[in-house]
Amino acid sequence: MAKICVIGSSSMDLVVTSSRRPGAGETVLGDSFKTVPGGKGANQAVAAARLGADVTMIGRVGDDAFGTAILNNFKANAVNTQNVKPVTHMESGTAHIVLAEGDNSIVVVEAANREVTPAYVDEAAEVIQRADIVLIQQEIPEETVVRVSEICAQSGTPLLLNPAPARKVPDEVIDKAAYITPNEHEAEILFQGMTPAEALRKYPNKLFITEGSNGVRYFDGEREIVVPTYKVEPVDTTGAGDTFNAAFAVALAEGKPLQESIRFANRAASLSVTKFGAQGGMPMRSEVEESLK
Ligand SMILES: Nc1ncnc2c1ncn2[C@@H]1O[C@H](COP(=O)(O)OP(=O)(O)OP(=O)(O)O)[C@@H](O)[C@H]1O
Ligand SMILES: [K+]
Repeated sequence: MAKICVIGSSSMDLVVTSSRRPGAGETVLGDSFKTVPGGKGANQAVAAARLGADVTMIGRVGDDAFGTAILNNFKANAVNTQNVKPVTHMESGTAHIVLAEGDNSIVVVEAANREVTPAYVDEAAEVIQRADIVLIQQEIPEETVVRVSEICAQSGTPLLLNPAPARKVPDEVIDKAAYITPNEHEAEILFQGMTPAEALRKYPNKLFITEGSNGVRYFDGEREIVVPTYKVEPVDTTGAGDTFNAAFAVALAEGKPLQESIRFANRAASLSVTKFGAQGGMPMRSEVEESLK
């Protein structure tokens, strides 16, 4: 079983639907409210576990009811939570989402996710060193991403950096990462002053730009390759990127060749867009294998 360590955010999404969004100082009546576990780190951990990996999450929750719910959701998805420690006197990360007028407005409160510090990951260094692959995103402090890249480099553990949400990544992290998976918008911010083609050439077999329904683009050392994704009827693309990254990590950790790993990840991600919600659409291993036949 592939051992995957995911380092990142966990949160509770508080989702309200309303026919209209309130302006400043205004109150409107909403139609519905629900809470759903989210956060890019948590989403990717859950996706990897559903795809059959042995997943350990390194993250933090608050000492509130959301923290308990987030931990229960990890357990329900067979994610190891030994390194998801509650922060005392702090709230869990939350995303406050209003779905109205055909678009969303979101306020994110990082809270406990800010406590995924370099010192905190140092305490779990052994988990990182023992993993077949480490998967990280950018909803935690930048200095933590730097520290994880150092631990991975020292122990020779491959690091997959999903540079989302978009922010500039220190050169040392780009150097130390084995795989980097921005979407097109994130790639622009990461490689300012370079065209996508130039960036891909600079990082052969390391930079993989995801292009939504188009698939994934990379440079193999000789030429640019697009691995097309699968045609589906999209219902909700939320979580496509998270599913792609988790599935790519699982396939690589299992030793699958590069193109086969991308195809597996495209297949998993394309299945995820046929269902509502981020985690709601993440497929089980058997579904992916069945649909690859
Ligand atoms: N409409 C689609 N049909 C099939 N596959 C898709 C579709 N949208 C996304 N995917 C798959 O998911 C991968 C990631 O999608 P995308 O490049 O949009 O990333 P993203 O912007 O991080 O996604 P999101 O933020 O919506 O989760 C794609 O490379 C592809 O494999
Ligand atoms: K979805």
